[in-house]
Amino acid sequence: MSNEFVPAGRATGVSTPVTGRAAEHAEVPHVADETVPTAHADTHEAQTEARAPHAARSSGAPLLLFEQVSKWYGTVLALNQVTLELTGGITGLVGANGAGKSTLLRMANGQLRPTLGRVSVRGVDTWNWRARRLVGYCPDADAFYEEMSGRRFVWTMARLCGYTRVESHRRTEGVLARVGMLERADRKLRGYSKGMRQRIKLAQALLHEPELLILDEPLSGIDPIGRQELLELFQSLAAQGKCLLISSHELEALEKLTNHVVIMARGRVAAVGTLQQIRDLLEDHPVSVRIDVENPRAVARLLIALPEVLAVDVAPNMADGSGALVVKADHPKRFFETFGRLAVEHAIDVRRLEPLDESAHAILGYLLGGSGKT
Ligand SMILES: Nc1ncnc2c1ncn2[C@@H]1O[C@H](COP(=O)(O)OP(=O)(O)OP(=O)(O)O)[C@@H](O)[C@H]1O
Repeated sequence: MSNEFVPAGRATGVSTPVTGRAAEHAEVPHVADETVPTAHADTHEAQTEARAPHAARSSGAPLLLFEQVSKWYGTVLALNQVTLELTGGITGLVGANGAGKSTLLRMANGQLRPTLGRVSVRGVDTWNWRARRLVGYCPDADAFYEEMSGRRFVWTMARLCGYTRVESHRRTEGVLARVGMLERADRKLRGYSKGMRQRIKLAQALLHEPELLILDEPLSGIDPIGRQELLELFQSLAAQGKCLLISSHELEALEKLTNHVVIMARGRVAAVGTLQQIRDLLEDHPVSVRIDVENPRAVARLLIALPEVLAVDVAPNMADGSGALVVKADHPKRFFETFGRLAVEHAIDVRRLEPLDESAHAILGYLLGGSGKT
């Protein structure tokens, strides 16, 4: 975990968590008709269901733990020595494109193994089938059979989990009710709105009653009303005792949902904590910023007079006299606000402005309301 800001401590397609070893041999159901069966479980399936295990749940180990985890895709370092612990509630995972959010979530779900380090759920490695039973996963991409109804799709996913036909039906109705889709579940998936599709993905993730729900970009492309409804649904799931790990590009959306956020930047965890803690830490942490301007010496004289500015280095390097300033400032938020005003008042031609500390860059991007993109 990096580093300066962080207090110490603390896949494509939908998931098909199995319910036990027997489920590895579960029959793939016939899906041609839309009728969801309600009767006759065979004995073997019923026994499989009866064994639906909860052994790992009683463990006192953290719900989700990343220990010094790195992940390489060929030559691309997607996660860099990430250490992270979740114990409950809702956690928001924010970061720019390519920050490593999906990689982290897919590891938490057991779809990817780390190159280095360990990822565990209640003390069990996440690619172990015992751990998978504790995790429900909503991927960012849709991978639906569009001709199926929502109800049929969720029931099929339950069957793929290894539940009996009867149990699959019972669980399907239960999760459809929880996500508010009972009335709309017989419509074909291809006619669903994005919000409804998200609810169906959530329903399949809830089938096996996981402790931890992982949601990859669930708010992306959802209109404001649908978004508000989803936020309320996430809150109600948390109130029912689920731990939610939700990724998003938008801190503002997550801010309505939770105070506990993890900010990622270039494969590292740049900050963890409540938003207020992160803001406080940031305010206490001086930043170095490179500013390219037309007349660096004149701008340096203006900047050095600001109370937030600790030092200014001038490096004129262009033939036209323009150049770079490296400014060290504390109270970064205040510094950026003041500098913005100065730039307007003095018509400063700012050609480039770049925090030199990448963790600060990402965090500032979010706290100042931008995307944090680099
Ligand atoms: N299968 C892959 N092969 C090679 N590189 C990959 C692969 N998947 C991801 N990456 C790279 O790993 C880094 C992290 O990607 P990841 O998808 O985890 O980020 P992200 O924060 O989820 O981004 P986005 O918000 O765009 O989905 C990026 O540089 C990405 O290009």
